Amino acid sequence: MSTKLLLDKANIEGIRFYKAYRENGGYAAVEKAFKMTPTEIVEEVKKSGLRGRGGAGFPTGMKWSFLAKPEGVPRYLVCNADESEPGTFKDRYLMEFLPHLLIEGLIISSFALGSNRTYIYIRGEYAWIPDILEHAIEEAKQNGWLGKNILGTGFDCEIYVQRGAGAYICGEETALIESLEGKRGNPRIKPPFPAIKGLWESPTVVNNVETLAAIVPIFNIGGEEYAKIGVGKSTGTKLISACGNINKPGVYEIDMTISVEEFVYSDEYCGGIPNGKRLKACIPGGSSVPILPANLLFKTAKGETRLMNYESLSDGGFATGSMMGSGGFIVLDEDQCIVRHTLTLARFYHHESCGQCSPCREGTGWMKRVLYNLEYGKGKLSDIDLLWDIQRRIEGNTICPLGDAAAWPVAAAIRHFRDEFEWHVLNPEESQVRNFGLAHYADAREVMV
Ligand SMILES: NC(=O)c1ccc[n+]([C@@H]2O[C@H](COP(=O)([O-])OP(=O)(O)OC[C@H]3O[C@@H](n4cnc5c(N)ncnc54)[C@H](O)[C@@H]3O)[C@@H](O)[C@H]2O)c1
Ligand SMILES: Cc1cc2nc3c(=O)[nH]c(=O)nc-3n(C[C@H](O)[C@H](O)[C@H](O)COP(=O)(O)O)c2cc1C
Ligand code: SF4
Repeated sequence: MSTKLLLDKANIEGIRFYKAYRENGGYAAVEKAFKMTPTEIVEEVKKSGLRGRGGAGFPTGMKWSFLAKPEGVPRYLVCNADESEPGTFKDRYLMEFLPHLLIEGLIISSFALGSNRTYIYIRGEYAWIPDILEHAIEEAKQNGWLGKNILGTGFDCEIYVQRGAGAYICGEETALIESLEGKRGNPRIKPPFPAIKGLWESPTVVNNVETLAAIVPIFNIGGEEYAKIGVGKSTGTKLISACGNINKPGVYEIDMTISVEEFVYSDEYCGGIPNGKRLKACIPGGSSVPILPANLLFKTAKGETRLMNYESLSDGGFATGSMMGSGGFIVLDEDQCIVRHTLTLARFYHHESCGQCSPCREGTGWMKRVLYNLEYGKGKLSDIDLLWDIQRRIEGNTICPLGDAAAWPVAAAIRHFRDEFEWHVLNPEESQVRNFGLAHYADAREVMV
């Protein structure tokens, strides 16, 4: 059994509401933290080893300690609830079922960072969740956890919920900030990082929903205890949203010592692959991380057991490894076509590119068109090399990592499944018959040659 720090109370009746949350130990972490100074809180978070759960895994305490504190300038905390990475739905679960856990984490974090106005920026498609959050905020306010002079500390804090309008790029922190300021969500060049110059040019910390929720157990059990859970630099617990060809899709809390094999096959988690099918591949960290073929999923290239944590999932670099990313775990069985799957992702990234950088704006469209041709049995063998060349020219040459996110899945698919790309070229008729479903893609006809 895995340790549960975030979802331990998820099944308690009425836990979405203040009464049940408080009766079950809720807001005790705020009481504890408010006896400390903001600097002590930051130190406690550093001790916990918590890494950002939005995908990049940057150490949270370190980021907080980078927050600039110029005299007379407000500081902001922004909760990134944009969660648009295909395969990722863990933040939705937290906000929908445990809203007070997030609010409690936000209050402690706002106090530590000196943010009197804290924002939750939530993806537009989560249309029913802002009401849940606003209700929880109102309850917290009525019970004295928000508003003026919280717990007599002299600290004032309000939390506002801002709805996004459905753009994936607005999850990138600087695009999010632009959008929050009322502008088009175009990413800014970093540095300066938001911790120096963020919302309305003020120092700003942007953290993921799960990161901020994890602040609560850190103060309930203490940073050192939190750091003892897990292994190496993968401390604490991690939420994984599992989907695809598995028997039990859902959101699971793991301590990061379990093996990938256990996660896929044990009944406590994914429960194996339906209909006795074989596992073909898996994207372990959301659509933007490299796909891993079955032979590299359970064992690293060195033959070691692959574990569900930051270090182990990335072991081998991009040649034979992948990334923990946002924790969106997508499983593909033997019936899935890798070329079609890669095309689906390419369409997504092309659609979501903000268009500021040529390699991303043009490259994602090229990749999509070449992949259409390959998948539809109209490609040439040289198209596979062309595809490789395009992705290589995108990676590292753009303002934000959306370009990399579009390039990496294509690179990994070619690297591990080149034979499948070649099959489409060498079997054009079969490829076309198999793909009658492409008619569903509204943009398919315009790109076929
Ligand atoms: N959760 C989702 O839905 C989703 C969607 C798409 C992508 N992602 C993830 O986003 C990740 C990329 O995010 P990113 O571009 O923000 O990564 P990044 O490495 O640039 O930054 C990560 C965090 O650390 C901070 N940071 C890094 N260096 C810093 C410094 N020197 N000083 C102060 N702060 C610093 C950044 O401000 C940011 O908050 C990818 O790994 C991907 O997994 C997540
Ligand atoms: C294209 C793109 C989309 C992103 N979308 C999200 C998102 O939806 N949610 C999120 O928390 N981080 C997202 N990120 C990462 C954020 O920029 C940032 O790293 C994160 O919010 C920091 O929080 P953390 O340190 O708690 O992980 C995205 C990054 C990129 C490049
Ligand atoms: S990489 Fe793509 S999404 Fe990011 S700024 Fe450039 S064009 Fe926009």
